[in-house]
Amino acid sequence: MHEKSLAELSSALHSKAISSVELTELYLKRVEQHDGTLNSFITVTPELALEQARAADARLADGTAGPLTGIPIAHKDLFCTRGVRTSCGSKMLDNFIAPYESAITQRLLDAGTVMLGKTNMDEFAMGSSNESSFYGPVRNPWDTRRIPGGSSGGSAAAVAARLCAAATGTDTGGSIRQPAGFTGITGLKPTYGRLSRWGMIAYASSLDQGGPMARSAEDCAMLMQAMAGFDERDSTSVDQPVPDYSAELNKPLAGLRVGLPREYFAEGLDASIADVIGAAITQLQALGAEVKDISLPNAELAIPAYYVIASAEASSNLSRFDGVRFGYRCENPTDLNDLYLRSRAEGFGDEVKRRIMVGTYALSAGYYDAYYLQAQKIRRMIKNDFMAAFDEVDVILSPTSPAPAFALGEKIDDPVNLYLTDIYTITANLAGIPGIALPAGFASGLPVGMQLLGRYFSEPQLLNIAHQYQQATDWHTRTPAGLEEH
Ligand SMILES: NC(=O)C[C@H](N)C(=O)O
Repeated sequence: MHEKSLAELSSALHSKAISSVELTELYLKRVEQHDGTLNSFITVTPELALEQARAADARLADGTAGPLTGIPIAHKDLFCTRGVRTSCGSKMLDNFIAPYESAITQRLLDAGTVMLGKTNMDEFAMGSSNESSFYGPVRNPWDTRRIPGGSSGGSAAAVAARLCAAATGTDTGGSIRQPAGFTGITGLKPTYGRLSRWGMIAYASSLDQGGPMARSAEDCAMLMQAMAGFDERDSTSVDQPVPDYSAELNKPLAGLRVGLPREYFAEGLDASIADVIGAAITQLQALGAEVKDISLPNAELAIPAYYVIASAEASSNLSRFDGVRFGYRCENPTDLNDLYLRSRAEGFGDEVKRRIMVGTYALSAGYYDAYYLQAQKIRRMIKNDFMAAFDEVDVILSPTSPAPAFALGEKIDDPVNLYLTDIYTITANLAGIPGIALPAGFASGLPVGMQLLGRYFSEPQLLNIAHQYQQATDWHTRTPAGLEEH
């Protein structure tokens, strides 16, 4: 049962082949059996899940159920969930019980999904390996000595190990796509503004975007249908009609123009990844796509610009964690300054502190023009590069990451090296365009992700291409060994 797609689970629930309570129990058992090793969950909520499953079964019985009713999923621990700890992977929020529900999780609740729990993540989503979590690293189910990617590493590992049917993630610089690539699942970062950010703990507000992480593009389309929609509580939410995300899935790819950015297939790309992506390109050509070399000339400026902008926004967003109203508070503060100082010094981990300091510096008088303003100009140049490319091609294809999942601890003392793993994903956040990552094969037994980037609001097209590719290949159905029922 845990190998089934969302559509298959949905029809099993609707035909009463299985109840939501049974399905929820099955996944809870898998979490219990396998998560001791993987550490993909920070909090498991069995009682709440079974309560929601019973409500779903009632809806399935009285005919008011929708396509996602009764399906057990998990949420990245960055989404506020009412009455449930929402830690954001940090000691700072270890004791924080969210008093309200985020827009995305509320929409998924309204669609009838069951929440199994909250998934592990890099602290405040700052990381690419899930090693900065206060709750310990997540392990990659394909090789437990390796990282699953980050920052949505818990969601990725849980979906890859089939501990839940699907999960939510967030992507500021690649946090949905990079771990999806490293764990062999499909993840969609929508256009900035497509999904509401309300109730997501803010990291870099001009870049953050939630999205689905699932087995396949078809599953992501079903989730998007429930997740998307205008929200007046998020001032950057775009008031545009929500399309039918499944409508175009079966469209043939004949005549599709796919661009290969020269700069993404250059120095630094592991040969084993290049081979796998080369084969995926041939497959897309066999499906009717036309491939063309393109250029994104400012791509190499993306990482420095991103780390200035993201850190600047983080330094501002994270100033709210001061030990006064909620979150971690140091013991016996001598005065208000001591309370601020020690609560923040003790509550935040190293990577978060590093970014707060970098961001504060970049925004300070005298340096603002040299760093922040420059970074904003680069951001515009990167956006313009994409706009020019989309005059020539419909979508842009690349690997998700330059190398496969690395070993735990390998890059922990070298943050710049770690930042470089996001080289192909960060540009989409700076430009605000959508991107999807999907499994394209294996290199030395580890999943390799392919990324497709599209024009603003082209999610239906990205899902279409990914689905057509998944109809012709079976990479997305492969599962790691050792996770059978026992
Ligand atoms: N949050 C993200 O999208 C991950 C990115 N590696 C970062 O640390 O900012």
